[in-house]
Amino acid sequence: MKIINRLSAKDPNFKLDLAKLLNIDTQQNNQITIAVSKILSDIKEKGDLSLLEYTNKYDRLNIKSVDLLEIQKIKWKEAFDNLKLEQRSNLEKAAERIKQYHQKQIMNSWSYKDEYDNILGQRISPLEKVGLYVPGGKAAYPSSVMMNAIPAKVAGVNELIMVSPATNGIINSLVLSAAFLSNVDRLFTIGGAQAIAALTYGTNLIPAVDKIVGPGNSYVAEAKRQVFGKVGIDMIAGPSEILIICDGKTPIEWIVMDLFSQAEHDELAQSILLCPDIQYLNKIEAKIKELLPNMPRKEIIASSLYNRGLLILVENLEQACNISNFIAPEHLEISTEFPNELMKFIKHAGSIFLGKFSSESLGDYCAGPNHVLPTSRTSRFSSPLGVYDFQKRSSFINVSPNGANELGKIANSLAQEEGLQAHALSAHYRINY
Ligand SMILES: NC(=O)c1ccc[n+]([C@@H]2O[C@H](COP(=O)([O-])OP(=O)(O)OC[C@H]3O[C@@H](n4cnc5c(N)ncnc54)[C@H](O)[C@@H]3O)[C@@H](O)[C@H]2O)c1
Ligand SMILES: N[C@H](CO)Cc1c[nH]c[nH+]1
Ligand SMILES: [Zn+2]
Repeated sequence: MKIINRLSAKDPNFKLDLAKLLNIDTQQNNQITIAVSKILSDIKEKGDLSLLEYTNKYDRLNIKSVDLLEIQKIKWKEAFDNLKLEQRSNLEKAAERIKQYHQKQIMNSWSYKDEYDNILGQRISPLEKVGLYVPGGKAAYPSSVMMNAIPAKVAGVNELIMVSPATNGIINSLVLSAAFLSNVDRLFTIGGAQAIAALTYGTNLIPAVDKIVGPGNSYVAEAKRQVFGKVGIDMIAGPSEILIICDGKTPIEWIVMDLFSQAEHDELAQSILLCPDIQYLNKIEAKIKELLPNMPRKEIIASSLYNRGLLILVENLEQACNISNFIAPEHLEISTEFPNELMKFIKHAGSIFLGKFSSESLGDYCAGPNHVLPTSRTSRFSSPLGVYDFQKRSSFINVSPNGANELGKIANSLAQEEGLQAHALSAHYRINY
C-alpha cells in the first residue's frame, strides 16, 4: 500500500509528475481566495462585531465581548514566572542565540560627500507599528513568537502587536512567555484571515499596523496576499517544506524523522528526499511504515506524505542539486559526507543545513537563523525573515551652493528635453544664486 510517492529522475515523465506533486490543488486555492475576500470586506465594514463573530466561529469559542480578545501583559508575565526552570532556561538560551544571529543583520545609515560638497546618503529607520501573526490552529509556536519578535525589536520597532488564535480558548503558556521574553507590546487572541484584516484596517480594539509578518495556514497566507499594498508584508510563508539530499550514509531513522518533522506541521506540508541509492530509499520507505504509527500526529503526517511527500531516485548528487534548484525548497538538508562540495551547486533555498548533524529541527528552535522562510518555490526571489524586514530606507540629499550650480545645469537641460518646464525652472533658479 502506498505511504509516500516515489519517482525516478530517469523516468521520461519525471518533470510532469514532479510538477503535479509540487502544485497545491488550485480548486481549493480558488475557494480559499473567495472565502478570504469575504472575511476581509466584512472586517473592513463591520469591524469588531465581525471580528468577534469570525473568531467564535473558526476558533470554536463563545466569547461575548470583544475586549476579552486582548490578553494583558500581566498574564504573560505570570505565565513566564510560572515556567519550570528548565523551560525558562531553554527559552532564554534560544532567545539569546536568535538575538545574537540577528544583530549581525542590522543595516546602518551611510552618507558621502561628492566633488561639489553635496552630501548624499541613505538613512535607515525602524518600522513604527508591526503586526506579528503567530500560528495557533494545529500547534502552538512559541518559537515563531521569538523568530518574529526578536528581529523586530533588534531593528527598533516601536509597537509590536501580536495576534495568535486561541483555538478552543486555549492559549499556550509558552507562547505567552515567549511574547513576554521577546518584548512584544500587545497581544490579541485572534487568528486566520480575520486577524490579518483587523491589523490592516484597524478596528476599535485592534490598532492598524504598517506591516504584517509571520507564517500561517492557507487562509492567513491568502489574506496577506490580498492586503499587500494597503500594508507591507514580509512574504507569503505557506505550509512548511523540507527537501533532503542524502548520499545514503545518514542513519535511516534520522532522515525519516527529518521528513516527519515538517510533515507533522500540516496536511499540506511537503517532505522530499533525493538519493542516488535505491536500496536506501527502500529502507526509508520501510522505516516510515514502521515509525509512523507511533507518532502522536500520525494522521497529519500520513496525509502530508501520501499526498505531497516524495522519494526521488537520482542518478547522482549533482543531479539532486539541480532538481532541488527547480523545487527551490524552504529548508534544504544536505546530508552527505562533503556537504560544502554540493552547496556550490545550490542556487535556491530558504535555509541550508549542512551535514548529517544539522537537522532542520535545530534551525526551527535555537540554532540562531530565522525559521520564517520563503515557501512554495519563492526562495528563487525572496529571503528568510530578518532584521532588514523591520527596517526601511530613505535616501537624503543636501545640496551645496556649488552643487546647485553644477547639478542645476544638468537637471535644467534634462527637464527641458522631457518638456517639464517647472522642473527646469526650479533647477535653474538655484544656479549662481
Ligand atoms: N514558515 C514558517 O516559519 C512556519 C512556522 C510555523 C508554522 N508554519 C505553518 O503555519 C501553518 C499553521 O497553520 P495552523 O492551521 O496550525 O494555524 P493558523 O493560525 O495559521 O490558522 C488557524 C486559523 O485559520 C483559520 N481557519 C481555519 N479553518 C478555516 C476555514 N475553514 N475558513 C476560514 N478560516 C479558517 C481560523 O481562523 C484559525 O484561527 C502550518 O501550515 C505550518 O506549517 C510555518
Ligand atoms: N518548521 C517551521 C517553519 O517551516 C517552523 C517551526 C516552528 N516550530 C517548529 N517548526
Ligand atoms: Zn518545523
